[in-house]
Amino acid sequence: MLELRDVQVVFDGFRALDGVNLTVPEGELRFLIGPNGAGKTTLIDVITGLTKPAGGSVRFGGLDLVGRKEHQIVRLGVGRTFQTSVVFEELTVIENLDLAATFRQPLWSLARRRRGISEAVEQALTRTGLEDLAERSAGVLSHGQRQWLEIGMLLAQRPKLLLLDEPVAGMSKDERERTGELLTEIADDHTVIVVEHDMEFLRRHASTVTVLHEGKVLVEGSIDQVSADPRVQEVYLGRRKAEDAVGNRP
Ligand SMILES: Nc1ncnc2c1ncn2[C@@H]1O[C@H](COP(=O)(O)OP(=O)(O)OP(=O)(O)O)[C@@H](O)[C@H]1O
Repeated sequence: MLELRDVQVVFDGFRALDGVNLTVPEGELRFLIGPNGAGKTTLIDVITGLTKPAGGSVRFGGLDLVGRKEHQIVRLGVGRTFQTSVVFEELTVIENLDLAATFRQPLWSLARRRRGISEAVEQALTRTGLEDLAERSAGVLSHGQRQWLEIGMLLAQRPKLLLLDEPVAGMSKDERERTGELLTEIADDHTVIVVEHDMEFLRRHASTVTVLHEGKVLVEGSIDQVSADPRVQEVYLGRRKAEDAVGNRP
């Protein structure tokens, strides 16, 4: 279970997170939405140790994460994807997975390991449906397949909690559908937090949604509850009206 209490992040006097409380039970697939600048990426940065909060606590599996280094948090079972790709194009799909899998292991276990692929790599390959592409170089993958490989690389590290930043951005309709199914499957035995803007995707695949706005949790609930909430409509529609007004200027 992940538990954030009264988390504050301040950049040069600007409150990027302003008293965030968030509880994500084990095995939940939680979506995080909010307009640009709401603090979504900052929230992920705080959980993964990239940004140190000015106040509050972040607890995961009963341990306080604040003050731990990024690699220590990875070892505790917290994995994230970045908006920029970490795939090595000249390596094959399976080599990329294998490299990711060894990242978290201590040296002695690597020295003892026999040649051949590990169980974690095999499971990541099967789960992401990339078996037929295992020996192809990652450079030939489609955008969607590459995103699945990145999720697979995370899975190969055996995290308990996965933090995914806009995993369906730029995907085709079919790829989005497959990704929705994949995330639901992964949440069978992991806790998953997904930052996503695509409302159609949320309607199809989201169970619980947390809306961030100006560094605070605005609303939390099912996608229907959240999208019917006047505060959420104001944050999104208010922005759209403002953008339309700017767009319509002569
Ligand atoms: N390192 C930093 N230094 C100064 N300000 C920052 C820094 N990182 C983020 N911010 C500011 O904090 C606020 C929250 O940023 P954040 O990237 O978390 O928003 P977001 O919800 O992820 O937005 P987006 O949807 O655009 O990615 C923004 O106003 C941003 O400009």
